[in-house]
Order: sequence, then structure tokens, then C-alpha cells
Amino acid sequence: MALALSMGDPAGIGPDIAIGAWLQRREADIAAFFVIGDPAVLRDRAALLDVELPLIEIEAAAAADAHFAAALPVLPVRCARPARPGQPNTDNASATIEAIRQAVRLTLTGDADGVVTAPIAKAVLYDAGFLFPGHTEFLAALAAEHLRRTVRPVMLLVNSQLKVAPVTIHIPLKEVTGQLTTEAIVETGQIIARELKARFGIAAPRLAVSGLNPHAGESGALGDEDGEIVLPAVRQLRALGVQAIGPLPADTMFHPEARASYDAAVCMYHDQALIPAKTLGFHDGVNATLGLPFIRTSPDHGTAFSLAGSGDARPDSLIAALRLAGQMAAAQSGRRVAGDA
Ligand SMILES: NC(=O)C1=CN([C@@H]2O[C@H](COP(=O)(O)OP(=O)(O)OC[C@H]3O[C@@H](n4cnc5c(N)ncnc54)[C@H](O)[C@@H]3O)[C@@H](O)[C@H]2O)C=CC1
Ligand SMILES: NCC(=O)COP(=O)(O)O
Repeated sequence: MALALSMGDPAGIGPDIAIGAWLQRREADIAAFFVIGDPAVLRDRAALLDVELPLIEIEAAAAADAHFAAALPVLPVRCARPARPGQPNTDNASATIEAIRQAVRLTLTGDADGVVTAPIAKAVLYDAGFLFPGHTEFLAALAAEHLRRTVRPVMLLVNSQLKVAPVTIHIPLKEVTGQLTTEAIVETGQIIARELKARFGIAAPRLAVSGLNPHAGESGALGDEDGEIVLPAVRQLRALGVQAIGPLPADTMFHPEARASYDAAVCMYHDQALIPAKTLGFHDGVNATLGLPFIRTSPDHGTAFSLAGSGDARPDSLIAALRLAGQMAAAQSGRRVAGDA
């Protein structure tokens, strides 16, 4: 079986990095994957990049494995309009979304090993009526439909230096305090601890939980949430058998000695988690969604419209995402795939 790679915004660097990852498939030792997207966009982008791209249109995911060594397999989802690099078009939003849907469907039916997503431009999809803040929340909704229960997705950023997850995800900063609850922190911590064991082979995961306010509230002088919301969550996690410490001041929990004391950091909001993640490992960074009934990884960067078709978009983060998805699939099934140590 192969991994399903949704094409992302066709005007962004998704096509460039998909081509780049396939061209490096041997030296990068990545598991087989197929793109769900528009073959014409990939052909045009390869021509613009001046690279030779053998591409094969497939009718079913099952055909991907057999072709992957010789050609980039593509399960067609065609764009409504020609994709112009760097010029996103809301008319193509439905193809972007359909590619994600198909990747999830094929993974849930067992026809693909996992979902890997190339970047979407959120504002472009919002303009086309997309109701979810990002992939993470959309994938959770698809998972909830499948499982017939609510699903809490956890956005785990992974690079060689750090694993870190925000509890609240894509919400305005002014709404963080209202949405941050002890229950949300506990659920997030439990999901991380469970999946670090199951998917990352960490037998006894240690979590470091950040505070919300400067200096984790400075004993309440700089905010009540650390004592009233975060501390009870850390205590509950410990009572549930999860090794957790905190609330820690977020500004001093990411230096090398601090990072050595935990396996994953749990932060209270998006930038508190993503700034250290992207600063410490932008090009080897992967965004993995935990808490889903399927594997999902993604490069940690966005659509980088100004780089589309330029030849300057590095495929490294996508390669890291494909490798991690391959390793997670192997851990899930107990078999070895490319990318294992
Ligand atoms: N998983 C996803 O679908 C994600 C989507 N986005 C979306 O991407 C759009 C653009 O977001 P930005 O904040 O500008 O972030 P961005 O990651 O697209 O770009 C940030 C900077 O990094 C550079 N960069 C990004 N990827 C690169 C690569 N592979 N090689 C070399 N340089 C690279 C860009 O040129 C830019 O200077 C937004 O609409 C955002 O919502 C952002 C992050 C993740
Ligand atoms: N900042 C990370 C990001 O935007 C990724 O979001 P998602 O589309 O993977 O939910």
C-alpha cells in the first residue's frame, strides 16, 4: 500500500514539493506515495521547473505501489481552472478540498496507508465557503463522521529537536482564555501520551505543560488561568498515570537543557507551540495530527506562493512528513517500510 498525498493549493508549492519528493524518493528512502490532484498541474509545474517527470494517471490507489519506482502515480482530481503558480483561485478550492476528502476516504477503507497533505491557503478556502479553520479541524470532522462521535484533534509539531502541541489551535488570541479548559488540556495530554507510546515507540512519555501567562502567572499576580485551569490539568494527568510537569513558564521551557527533560511539550495556544517548533526545525518539521482514526502528516510550512514554480521550494519538510507517515504506518501494522531506522 502507499501513502495518499493531497495536492494542496494548486497555485502554491504543493506541486513543486511533491515533484521534488518523488525525484528524491530513492536517496530519501521514502515509502511509496501517490498524489491525489490534477495531473495537468503537475505536468505544467514540472515543465516550468524544467524537470523530466514521468507521471502515470491511476484509477485506483492499489495501482500506486507498482508504478511508484518508475513514475509519479496520480489519482486525478481535476481543477476547475488552470492553476497559475502564485495566483490562487477560489474556483479551484473544491478540487483542493476533494483531494483531502479522497485521501481520508482511501485511508479509512484501507486502500492507503495514511494521509499526507500538501499545504492549503486557508484564506482562499474560506473565501470559497470552507467552514473549517484548517486541515486539522476538517480531518477531525471527517473522523467524527466516520466514528459517529466527537473527535479532539491534536496538532503535534515534530522535528529533530522538539515535539510540541498547542491545546487551542486555530483561534484568535483573544478567544484563547475563553476556550482553554482543564478538560481540553487533560484530553490533549492523554492523546499525546497514548500516541507517543503507540506511534513513536516512547514507552513512558514525559510531558511538559506550559502556563498561559508570562512566568506561568507569577503565583497569580500575572493571571489566574495557570493556577485555576492548567495546574488542575497537570494534577489530573498525573492521577491518570501520565508523567506531566507544569505549568512551566513558556519562555524558559525550550532551551536545550529544558528540552532534554521531556518528550513532548504541551502549550496553550498556536504560536506558543509553533514558534519554537518552526525556529528549531523549519525544514525538517512535520505537522502530525493525533487523535484521529488514521495517520495524517504534513510539512510544517504553508503554500509559499512566491516560491511556486521558482525552483526554490525545498521538499525537505514534505519528505520528512512522508517518512514519518511511513514509520507510523509501519508501527501500526508491525511491518517495516522505507524510512525506518
Ligand atoms: N498545512 C498547511 O496547509 C499550512 C498552510 N499554511 C497556509 O499557507 C499560507 C502562507 O502562509 P505563510 O505564513 O506565508 O507561511 P509559509 O510557510 O508559506 O511561508 C513562510 C516562509 O517560509 C518560506 N518557505 C515556506 N516553505 C518553504 C519551502 N518548502 N522551501 C523554502 N522556503 C519555504 C516562504 O517562502 C516564506 O518566506 C497561509 O494561507 C497559511 O494559512 C500555513 C502553514 C501550514
Ligand atoms: N500553523 C500550522 C497550520 O496552519 C497547519 O494547519 P493544518 O492545515 O494542518 O490544520
